[in-house]
Amino acid sequence: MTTRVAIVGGTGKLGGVIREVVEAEEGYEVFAVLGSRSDLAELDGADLVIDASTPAVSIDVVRAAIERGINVLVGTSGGRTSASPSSCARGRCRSLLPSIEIVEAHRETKVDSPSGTAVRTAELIAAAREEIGPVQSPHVDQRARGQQVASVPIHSLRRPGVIARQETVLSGAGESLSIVHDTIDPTTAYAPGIRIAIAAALEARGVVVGRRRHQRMKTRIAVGLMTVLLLLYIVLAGQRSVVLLASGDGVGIAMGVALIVLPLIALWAIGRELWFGVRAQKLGEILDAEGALPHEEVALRPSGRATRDDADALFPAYRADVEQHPGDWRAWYRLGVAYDASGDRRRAREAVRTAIALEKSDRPAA
Ligand SMILES: NC(=O)C1=CN([C@@H]2O[C@H](COP(=O)(O)OP(=O)(O)OC[C@H]3O[C@@H](n4cnc5c(N)ncnc54)[C@H](OP(=O)(O)O)[C@@H]3O)[C@@H](O)[C@H]2O)C=CC1
Ligand SMILES: O=C(O)C1=N[C@H](C(=O)O)C[C@H](O)C1
Repeated sequence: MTTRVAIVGGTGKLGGVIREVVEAEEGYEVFAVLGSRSDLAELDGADLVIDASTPAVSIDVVRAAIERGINVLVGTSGGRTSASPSSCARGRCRSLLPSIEIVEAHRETKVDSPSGTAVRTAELIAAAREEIGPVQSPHVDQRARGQQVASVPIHSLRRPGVIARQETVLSGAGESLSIVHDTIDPTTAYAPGIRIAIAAALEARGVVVGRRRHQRMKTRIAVGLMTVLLLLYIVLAGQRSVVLLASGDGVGIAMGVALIVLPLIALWAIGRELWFGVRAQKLGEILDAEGALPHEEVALRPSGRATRDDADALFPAYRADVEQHPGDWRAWYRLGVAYDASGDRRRAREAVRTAIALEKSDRPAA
């Protein structure tokens, strides 16, 4: 079946790149290209809407797609949930370099400031610093100190001839680290991300910023449902067990004990799973915020999982990393991600369990 894609803003610069990607992608076709003079009724009949328009229009596009029951992928920045990629790698240096500022530059015709990428970077920095608090930026009450997003000052330059540039400056006592991202050729730079986003957008449910979250949500709902059912079972079995224990009959007492012990074991197992899920998610978020998750470009199956060949090709590097650094939880976690990408759930869990144990032992005793 072919996925019919409607591109709002398809006459613009990013829209042009998206059109090229969709046209070249097997199983997809450009169904409609909308510009400033188009009517959103042209979305009727599309399977997927991609928005690459302007912040003022974007929310109407999202609304129109939702009304029609069509999934929508938003590339437009300047809204409250822009999904631009972050180009800032953070990490252990964060506590050594307490001051962080972002300087971004775009063409003079860009309508939204600060850029969506800068906003997202600031939000991710803030999330990564949850435990150590906001960045230290003096005198931010003065307008010339930029716009603060999640405590990070952002300075926006609008200059002819610039495509997109972002510099994240981390400073500490007597030193500074700058991470600069330059877009040189938009088609080459954006096409891989657009491909990944299109594949994920069809399956997404609810609002997803970035990738993967809808998968976590499904898992959480399933585990939550199982726990509720089990609790219900324990209450019912508990009542029955009390009756059996009170019967005074040997067989009855044995059955009463079994009736209550077995669900308690199951409850313990679910608790263990929940703990695993919470810790795995937390470590994943730390690595994500550090830009240290596996980042190789891989071909995706419709499920969003990497193809077998590409996933297998990832292994040697991550396995070697674990062999070189057997005590490094980050290396183990990345190996777990590589196993998961290839569909080997058992090994993925083992590797992530090792990562969780190592991370715990790394933590200073309270
Ligand atoms: N997430 C990312 O990595 C990236 C995001 N972007 C973002 O994508 C967005 C578009 O950027 P860019 O392509 O450079 O901008 P352009 O100015 O080149 O394109 C804007 C598009 O929006 C259309 N448009 C304007 N008003 C309306 C309207 N009322 N209804 C429907 N369509 C409308 C324009 O149509 P017309 O041609 O008729 O004027 C045009 O197709 C921006 O928010 C930008 O920040 C861009 C690059 C990368
Ligand atoms: O050209 C633009 O406009 C861009 N906007 C994005 C943003 O606001 O984050 C970033 C992209 O690289 C170019």
